[in-house]
Amino acid sequence: MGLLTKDEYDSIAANLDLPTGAFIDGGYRPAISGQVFETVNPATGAVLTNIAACGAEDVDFAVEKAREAFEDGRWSKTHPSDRKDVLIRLCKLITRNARELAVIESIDSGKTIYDCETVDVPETIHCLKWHAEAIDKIYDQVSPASDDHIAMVVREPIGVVGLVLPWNFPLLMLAWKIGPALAAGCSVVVKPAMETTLTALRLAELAMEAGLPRSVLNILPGGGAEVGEPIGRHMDIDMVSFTGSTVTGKRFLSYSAESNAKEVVLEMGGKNPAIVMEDAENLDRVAAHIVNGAFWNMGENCSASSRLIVHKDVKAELLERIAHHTKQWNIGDPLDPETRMGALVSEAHYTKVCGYLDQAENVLIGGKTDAVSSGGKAAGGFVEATVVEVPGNDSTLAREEIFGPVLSVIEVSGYDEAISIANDTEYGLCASIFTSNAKRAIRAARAIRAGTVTVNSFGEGDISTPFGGYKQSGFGGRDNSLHAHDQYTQLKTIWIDLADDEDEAVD
Ligand SMILES: NC(=O)C1=CN([C@@H]2O[C@H](COP(=O)(O)OP(=O)(O)OC[C@H]3O[C@@H](n4cnc5c(N)ncnc54)[C@H](O)[C@@H]3O)[C@@H](O)[C@H]2O)C=CC1
Ligand code: BAL
Repeated sequence: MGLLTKDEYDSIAANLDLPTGAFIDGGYRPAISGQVFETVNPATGAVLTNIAACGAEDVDFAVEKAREAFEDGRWSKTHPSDRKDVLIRLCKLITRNARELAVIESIDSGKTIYDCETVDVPETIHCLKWHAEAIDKIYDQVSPASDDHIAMVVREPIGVVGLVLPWNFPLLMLAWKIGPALAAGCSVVVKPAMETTLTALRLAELAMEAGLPRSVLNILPGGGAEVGEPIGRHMDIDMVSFTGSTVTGKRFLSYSAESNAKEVVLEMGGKNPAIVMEDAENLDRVAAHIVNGAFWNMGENCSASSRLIVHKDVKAELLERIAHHTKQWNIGDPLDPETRMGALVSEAHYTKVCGYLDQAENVLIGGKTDAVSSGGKAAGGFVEATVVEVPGNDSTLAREEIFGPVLSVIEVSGYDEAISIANDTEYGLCASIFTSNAKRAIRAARAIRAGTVTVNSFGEGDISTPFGGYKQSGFGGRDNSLHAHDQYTQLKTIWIDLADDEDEAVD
């Protein structure tokens, strides 16, 4: 499916029928309190709609319904291939509604329509399909045992799960979590980020149309304190999977400890190094990867390459080429298919990123910002792809997750220094090394403490490879791949005594 023109996207956006309710027990409903919140297009300041603002009482209701669904087995006890069929039908419905979902995603988040059409929606479908296709091919185990017993090790769905989501990839992060959770047979209570609720609500409606039984997938819009915390503290939620900041992620450990010791999986922040050694081949290609890694999705990406650790011998040439590639990352109306950098997600986030730029002493490339306001209210803003030289790895711009299009450059003189700086961070999500020396590449991949290390490229792997972090980037499990399945299942041992009754008396 090719891209449309900007006018055509504008026309779709103008005629959308946006969801406004929470999606609980198989349908849209207002929050029990009756409260709503405004959702705004951060690229224009236009109010898109008012959405139900859920609270603890809505969480209680959704969990009660999700538990009912889990216990009566309408989904959890179905044959895996039946669950597969429903999820594949959902993928077909998402495909049929792909254009509408892409436009909603773009206007709700400031992401470019280009990315929504070419990455977010197709990857969402791919992810759901992958987990659907996998689920009827996963076998349980029989342990090695003597002749007089048999021990089975079986995986069971963990139960009712809470999924607390970020705003940077609203649909895709939903898919990363509901894909394996629903395939495993869990019932799910989702809290999307308040900034970007709309596509999750629409997807839940499509899931019902696909045949997902009611109450298995519930979407509760609302704030972190109002919905996220009650999910974290709920006594009848069996596990929580979270993606977002490290500060908020850690709170879920306290919530769990102070409630029912629910399992917690955290996918959190990153300050990801990209190392370029003096022997890196084809600096133009290296620059293209670095620029893509740093500025894709406006840098609103936990795996963004945000620290460039570059050998002094190639620094000047690399920066020249980075400057050239950065020109292709034009800022503009997110609904224009030519735009590669849209608006930052919210006024608060725009202000945060600008605050970091204010601290930059040596801006090498970019640095311009442009706030969006409408009707006297601040809404969001645009930030140019920006490269700053920092005095060293101790500077704030080298240590803190900016989550915007800002690349900090640190010069080094050798390999050991590069690795040491790469590891000198509280985070450990992703890293890249660019070198033509294969042994050095593998040594670096082993030495860097991060969940994903790419060699001569930037990337996150794909659906078949686990994604998650070391250190304060991750806790408790991995998204993607069959390892994601581990989050949403638990192991049970079934031990069966086969001894002949007459052979063995039991006291
Ligand atoms: N690793 C990642 O993918 C992401 C990282 N971030 C980082 O976090 C920074 C702040 O962005 P936020 O949207 O505020 O991230 P956040 O981590 O606070 O939000 C993520 C989710 O947690 C919920 N939440 C917030 N406070 C909560 C609480 N007290 N209890 C339970 N749930 C809560 C939010 O409503 C949202 O659904 C960003 O500037 C960025 O550095 C943000 C989004 C994604
Ligand atoms: N890049 C996918 C994971 C995240 O940014 O949260």
